Amino acid sequence: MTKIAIFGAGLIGGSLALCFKGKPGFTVTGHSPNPKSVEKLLKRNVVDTATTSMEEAAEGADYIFLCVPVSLLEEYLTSLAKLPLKQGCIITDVGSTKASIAQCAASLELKGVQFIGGHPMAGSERSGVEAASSHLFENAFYVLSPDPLTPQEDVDRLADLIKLTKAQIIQVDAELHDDIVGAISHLPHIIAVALVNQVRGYNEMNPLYQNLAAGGFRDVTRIASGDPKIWRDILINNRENLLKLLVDWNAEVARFIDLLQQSDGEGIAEQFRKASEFRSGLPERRKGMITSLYDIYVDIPDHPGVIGQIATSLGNKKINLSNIQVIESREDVPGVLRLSFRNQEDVDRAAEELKKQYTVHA
Ligand SMILES: NC(=O)c1ccc[n+]([C@@H]2O[C@H](COP(=O)([O-])OP(=O)(O)OC[C@H]3O[C@@H](n4cnc5c(N)ncnc54)[C@H](O)[C@@H]3O)[C@@H](O)[C@H]2O)c1
Ligand SMILES: O=C(O)C(=O)C[C@]1(C(=O)O)C=C[C@@H](O)C=C1
Repeated sequence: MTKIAIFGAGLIGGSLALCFKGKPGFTVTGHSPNPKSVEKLLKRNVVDTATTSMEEAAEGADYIFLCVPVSLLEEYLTSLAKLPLKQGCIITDVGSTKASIAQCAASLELKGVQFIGGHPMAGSERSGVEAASSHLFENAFYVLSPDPLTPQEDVDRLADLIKLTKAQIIQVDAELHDDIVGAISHLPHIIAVALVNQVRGYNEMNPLYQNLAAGGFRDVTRIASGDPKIWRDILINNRENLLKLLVDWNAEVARFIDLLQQSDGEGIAEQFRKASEFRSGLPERRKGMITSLYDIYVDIPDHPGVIGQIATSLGNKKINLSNIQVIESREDVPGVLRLSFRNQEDVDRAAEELKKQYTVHA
């Protein structure tokens, strides 16, 4: 039996546990210092066994995943390094920053045990094991940041295990990782939170702001609902990169101030054109929660029962849906439904069927 120990089975740890649990030859153990959390993990069937004892969880483990908040990673790794771990055990983490934990690992004496930093580039604004899903990592990138001295066979061994999540594995140096995710993940979270708080201030004077906040505001601010403690830790840990990125952000804001002061319409349009061109080049199909590569989008009127009608008409034609998601839903205006299927044939059949009644974007 290959034993996988997960420390901190919340959104990410719980999702990993669900990817591994039940696979032949694997047993998954969850750890939490809190007996109630241990009980919850067992009750929700996320792990095979669970314990409040670090020693018990780590004993005989072939792989250990540290899935606790970033500020606790070094403490956990240091404590584990003092335990009699199984020879050949690989310890990895899922923290949103990689440089500090890599430095910590390099400073420890890990005899017969390897540490390989990791970071799945998938997640959600939700937290806790309640939000965990075995589909979370499908088609997402999963970064591994091994120390250059780590034997490649150990990296390959961990990568082989992680492939069970259906993520795409990529190796990135820890410092470079922090630089890049600062720009594409941490800075956007800061901007989303600052924007929501700016509007929250106006809304205190006039609640109409809240009522009129529509798709645009919701699209750019979903991530402002991220867990405050998780994000406190990430931002503090990556503060040096973020301080530089915020200087650049100020320059972007200043550019718009200037364009508006000059009433430079062509300059503003050029900013939108450049942004749109770059954004449309993003790998759209590699998304986290939605797993299928075969999606169609359907414009739907926002009235009760419409989703049921769509599901029924596909069911009547024996077309299997693998996922369904309301992307946008606003009162009185059409929303967008993302329907996911398992193969192109189902996509084509579903599009043909639904086009009879709805606007479909395949
Ligand atoms: N949220 C995301 O989108 C995302 C994506 C990729 C990586 N990460 C990283 O994954 C890690 C976990 O984040 P998450 O989103 O799963 O958060 P979460 O809150 O859902 O899970 C955190 C887990 O750590 C445990 N924990 C919290 N405080 C603890 C403490 N003081 N002692 C022991 N256990 C404690 C919680 O009980 C929970 O099981 C973080 O390092 C985060 O940076 C998050
Ligand atoms: O989709 C989200 O809600 C996320 O915040 C996921 C997200 C991101 O910023 O892309 C957040 C933190 C991670 O470390 C990796 C992914």
